[in-house]
Amino acid sequence: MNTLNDLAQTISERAKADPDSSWTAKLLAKGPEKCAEKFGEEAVEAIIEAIKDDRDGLISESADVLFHLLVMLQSRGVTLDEVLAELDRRQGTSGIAEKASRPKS
Ligand SMILES: N=c1c2ncn([C@@H]3O[C@H](COP(=O)(O)OP(=O)(O)OP(=O)(O)O)[C@@H](O)[C@H]3O)c2ncn1[C@@H]1O[C@H](COP(=O)(O)O)[C@@H](O)[C@H]1O
Repeated sequence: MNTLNDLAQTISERAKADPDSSWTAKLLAKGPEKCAEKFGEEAVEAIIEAIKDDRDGLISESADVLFHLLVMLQSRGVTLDEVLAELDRRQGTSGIAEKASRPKS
């Protein structure tokens, strides 16, 4: 998890960097909507690699997904720690049991 924490820290620092020298700064300067769009594109590219069963492609695209997820979170002022806290909160609760406990609509 250190890698993700380090990357989140770098992204947070790049928010103040020159968009001409940093991809992160360039993307953040375009606003949260563009960051979200880019995350969506990367997610689709990962989906395609998974469907193709291209292992190396899936690893590479998954790295893009994680990087662009962190940029999207930064663009909306959400920290990685907040997301990890939500995952911690869910630990030990089966997804099946959680779904069954939802109010019926
Ligand atoms: N992990 C990444 C990372 N992953 C992907 N990318 C960049 O994300 C961009 C998007 O890649 P794509 O090829 O999908 O996008 P694109 O160039 O628009 O291509 P198309 O959509 O046109 O095909 C590329 O410029 C990649 O280099 C990243 N850029 C930066 N990082 C990390 O962020 C740090 C800070 O980077 P800078 O902000 O650039 O200093 C780096 O040291 C890395 O640790």
